[in-house]
Amino acid sequence: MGEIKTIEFKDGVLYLIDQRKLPNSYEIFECRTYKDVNFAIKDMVVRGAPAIGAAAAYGVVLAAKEFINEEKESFFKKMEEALEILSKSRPTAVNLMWAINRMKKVIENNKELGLQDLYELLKKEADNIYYEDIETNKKMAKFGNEIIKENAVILTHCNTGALATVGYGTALGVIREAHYSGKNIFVYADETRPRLQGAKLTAWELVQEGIPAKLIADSVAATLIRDGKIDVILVGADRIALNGDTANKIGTFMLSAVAKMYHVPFYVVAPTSTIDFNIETGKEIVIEERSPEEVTHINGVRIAPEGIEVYNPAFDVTPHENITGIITEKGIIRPPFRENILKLK
Ligand SMILES: CSC[C@@H](O)[C@@H](O)C(=O)COP(=O)(O)O
Repeated sequence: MGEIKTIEFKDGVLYLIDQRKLPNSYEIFECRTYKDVNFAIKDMVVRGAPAIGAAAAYGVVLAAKEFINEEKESFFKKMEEALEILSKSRPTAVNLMWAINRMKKVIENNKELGLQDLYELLKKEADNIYYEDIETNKKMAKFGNEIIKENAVILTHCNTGALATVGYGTALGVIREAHYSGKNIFVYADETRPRLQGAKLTAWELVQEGIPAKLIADSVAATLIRDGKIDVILVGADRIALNGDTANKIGTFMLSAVAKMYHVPFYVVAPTSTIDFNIETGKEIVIEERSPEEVTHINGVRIAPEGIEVYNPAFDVTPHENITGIITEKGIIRPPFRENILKLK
């Protein structure tokens, strides 16, 4: 299999690898309207903070295409509605709002243009978001590779690879880079209950790339860390507060706590578009709660009894004290995080 094209916009259609179906089947999900994109993000056809942002940007392009024959006033009203709907498709990853805001700015700054010209500008901005993401990931991977030692054993959580981004990946991008640069690394990938992004998606990417790895149940990680079997932990992020508190896939906090206990370096790998400069601490981050079926069922098969109640937060917040450094495309941010994050603004 060649390059993984998580997202592709061609001839007015957005094509997404259907991540709900991997690894058992490789299917492409077609979005022809912005509401298709809204569905794809909500239902996690496409997921991972940077991938959601890029998909939403093309959702705005699709909306403009749908409304291009409207009177201008009606066009802008309908676009506003589309932007609002897309921005609410998932609540935690700030990359979504960041991408929508970039698209919004293009509309606001070009209201005097004809709608065809405005459409072209929106398409161009979505393409910019798309290509910048790949560049950003490659830069992060280079910075990240500096902290990976020869023979390093790396633990990672959820899926932060090409599937979670436009290409290459964040934490998994660093792992790719270390592997390509000839380091003899070994990866432990957590399965990442309840949706199993580690077992289904990260394991799939690791196998595609031929990176030496083992899949583990989430509950194995603490023992490996305690027994000195892990040299470094690399995770992604969905939203980073000014003080460095980081929202990421549920289970990340627990890993960080054990890592701190046993002095294992714990790095977050994320583009600066994942930093929310409007919030001081992780307390302000909205944590998405998803459907009970994600916990009571596996692959559509019920594993828990009828009648049991479920609590299913999709993310948790890792306190900044547990984080060794945040690897961005502008370099590695180290404590004091607030001071050093503000320098990036
Ligand atoms: C580049 S990936 C960073 C995060 O988005 C990733 O770790 C994660 O938590 C994804 O969650 P998901 O619910 O699968 O969208």
